[in-house]
Amino acid sequence: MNASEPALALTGVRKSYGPVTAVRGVDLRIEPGEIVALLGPNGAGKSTLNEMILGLIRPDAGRVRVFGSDPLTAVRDGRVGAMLQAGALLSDCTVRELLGLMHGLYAHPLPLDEVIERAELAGFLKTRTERLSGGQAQRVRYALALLPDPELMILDEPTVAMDVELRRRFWTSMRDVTAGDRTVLFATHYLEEADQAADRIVVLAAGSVVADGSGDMIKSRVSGKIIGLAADPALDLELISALPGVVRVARVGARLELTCDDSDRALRALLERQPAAREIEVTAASLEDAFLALTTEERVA
Ligand SMILES: Nc1ncnc2c1ncn2[C@@H]1O[C@H](COP(=O)(O)OP(=O)(O)OP(=O)(O)O)[C@@H](O)[C@H]1O
Repeated sequence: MNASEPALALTGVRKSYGPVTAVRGVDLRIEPGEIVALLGPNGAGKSTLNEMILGLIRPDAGRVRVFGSDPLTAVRDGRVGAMLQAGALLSDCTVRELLGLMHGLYAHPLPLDEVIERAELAGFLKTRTERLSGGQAQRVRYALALLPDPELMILDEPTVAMDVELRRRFWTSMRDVTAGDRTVLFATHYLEEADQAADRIVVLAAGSVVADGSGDMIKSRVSGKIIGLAADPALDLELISALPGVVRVARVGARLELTCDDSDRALRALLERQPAAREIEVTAASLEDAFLALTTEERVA
């Protein structure tokens, strides 16, 4: 590998399924050792992007390079480990048998004991794969991704089906595993998790990158606040959406939430033009609010 070669380089990558454009012109460069979260709502194109990085599907246009080579070569050389959402585990065998089988396929695998310890599999090595709980199956998938001792790990929603405590331990293990030079790209719906576990967050919406930076940088994109108020039938929603300073309006139960980039201006205009507004509350935007505002803006555009 050339020392200056990025772990991952995507240039103008596009992919459509019939009339649906899943990924529309993505440019992304990830350096060795970076831990990057790929954040996006359902259907944003995260899995499609991951599948192209792994060489499982080919882009319609653009180029994907993994350590300077094509994805399949990088995967074949054991440089990439993957944990996919839909990855069914081989059935009719125990966890230990599955690990042993896969261990034999790689040229320079991590020692099995180390993988078992890191993925916390000791308690169910004799369990047949079809009997695993959702969280256990995720840990086995994680172990399989680690086995080749990969330089790049692609993890598609790795902590789905894990409870809060397991999720916390999973990220602790990931931090140990990546303490060296390993690069990680993980897709998640858990925004706080992205903020805590990643050095960098790439926000994907409708197949395009709409933000790329640290959690703080993403939050600062929506530096404003949320104005909450009772969803009174007398209110004119269209007018509220168009108020100056309002980025987005959402109904949450019996309340409306206005995401604002200028809450002072929005509040003044709201009181002036919608005197029926009541039970008004102004709160700071969370990372989740920032994410929703970013991805919604893109859809409206
Ligand atoms: N094999 C396929 N055939 C047809 N359409 C597909 C296929 N795979 C994905 N799509 C469509 O492409 C778009 C992007 O899907 P993708 O699964 O990549 O998004 P995602 O961000 O991973 O979503 P999720 O968070 O729900 O997993 C969606 O509109 C989806 O319906």
